[in-house]
Amino acid sequence: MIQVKNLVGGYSDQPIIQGVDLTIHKGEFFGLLGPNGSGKTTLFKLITGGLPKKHGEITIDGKPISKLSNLEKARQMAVLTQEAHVSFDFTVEEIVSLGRYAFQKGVLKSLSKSDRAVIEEVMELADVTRYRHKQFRTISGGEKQRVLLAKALAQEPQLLLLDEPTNHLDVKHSFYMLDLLKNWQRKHGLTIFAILHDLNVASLYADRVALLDEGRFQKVGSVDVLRNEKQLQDVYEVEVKAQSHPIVPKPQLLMTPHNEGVAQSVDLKNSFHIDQNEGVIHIAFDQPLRTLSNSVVGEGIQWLKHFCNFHVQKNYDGGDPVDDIQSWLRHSGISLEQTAGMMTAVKLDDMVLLEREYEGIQLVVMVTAGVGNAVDITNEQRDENMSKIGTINTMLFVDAHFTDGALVNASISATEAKTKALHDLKVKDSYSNTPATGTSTDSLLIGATQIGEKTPYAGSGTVVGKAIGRTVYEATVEAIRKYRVRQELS
Ligand SMILES: Nc1ncnc2c1ncn2[C@@H]1O[C@H](COP(=O)(O)OP(=O)(O)OP(=O)(O)O)[C@@H](O)[C@H]1O
Repeated sequence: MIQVKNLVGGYSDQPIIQGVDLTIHKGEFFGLLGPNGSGKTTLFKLITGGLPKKHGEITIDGKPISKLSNLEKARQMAVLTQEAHVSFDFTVEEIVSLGRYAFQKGVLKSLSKSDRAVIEEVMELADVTRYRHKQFRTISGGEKQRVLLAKALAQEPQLLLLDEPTNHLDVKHSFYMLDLLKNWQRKHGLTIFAILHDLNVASLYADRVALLDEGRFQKVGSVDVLRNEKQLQDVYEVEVKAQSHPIVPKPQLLMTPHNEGVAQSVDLKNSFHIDQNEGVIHIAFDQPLRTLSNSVVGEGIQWLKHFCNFHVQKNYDGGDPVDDIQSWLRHSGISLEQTAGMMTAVKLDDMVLLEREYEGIQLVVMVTAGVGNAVDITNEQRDENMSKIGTINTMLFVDAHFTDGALVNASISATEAKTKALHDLKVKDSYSNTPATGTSTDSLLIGATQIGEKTPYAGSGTVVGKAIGRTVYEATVEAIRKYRVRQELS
């Protein structure tokens, strides 16, 4: 659709755009990224002809853009810029109608029936119909932005150039506008070339992106370009962490503020307190820990301060565990947003809490264990009638700075240690009579202080992995022994 070859240009003899090559395909949403002053608007102006180029070629559908008349250009492309001033007293509807200008015929140009139908459609789409009779100058910045988009769409362009289209828009209207553009792109084969400042929005909506820095493209490609943390850091001079969106297979970026005064070490043993009664074990840390868990609430990767293990009756029907834990938390006055919550039918008095230190690494482990529902994971037959007390809940707190991979490593180390404990205590799957590897409802939480040097590994080949293995093993053995004693007494 658009082809740019070796484009050079700017405002003086010192060009801003310094040799740009670019191909934008028909029907794609292309995002132009780059820091302030990198030349994005200048590149737009060169492409639309608002600024004469010094060198290079710009063609649209193979035709040099400089050869297109203004009317031809208006039928091909619409531009929505930050500089769209409307100085006269026009109503919203009149502004949108201006978008049909290139289609009106005759000397005394007037709107045809089909022009009116297009105007109605785009006003409806941009959600501005209700302001149609208002003076443009009296509406808000965000409303103006939507009116100008409606005007651009009224042009029914092949190509839409947008300079920061969601500027002024709140979250709802930003996503509304982007969804609208995406739908229009799919329905009408519209080609979109948009300057976007929000890298996360670019990742979600653009098909391809280019990263402009000092008038040159650093990178052109799929939005996976945004996974290159080093390059983004160099261009934007901000510490960036690339993550994956949890629902859409696209990268999302997290910026890290420059934090001076962050603690360099923490005394783990003295940075929490524990409240325990018949109903709950509540471990509260002074500072949030980065956690990975399959807790009933607070699952996944989180930053949390409160860790609760709730007691349920042996015949708990498991109706709505999330709801139950949330209402217990509310009742106990513990923050829902900062808590990981597990449940167990094991007597909470039988909890084992160990504090250990290995080669300067401090660990705290809490285990409650019941093995009535112990299961051999490799045995495909299952006992559907699980009514006995049988859950091993493990919470492991470490003074370490784990990468996400190390969090997974740590959970493997803890799981292997638990399985070794079951093996040494000869716990069997009562259904298959083979050695049990766990129970059917075990929960595990790893919480790390994230202080000190980053640790990428926490497996059995590392000091921290070994420390996790030994402490979890010791706590699990002790908790199962306590459970067995209670079973024998009852
Ligand atoms: N009209 C102008 N006359 C002279 N220099 C200009 C003019 N407009 C912009 N520049 C300069 O050109 C460079 C690139 O500006 P441009 O507006 O293209 O950047 P941008 O990437 O769009 O930035 P932003 O993200 O801040 O909008 C800047 O150094 C700017 O000062």
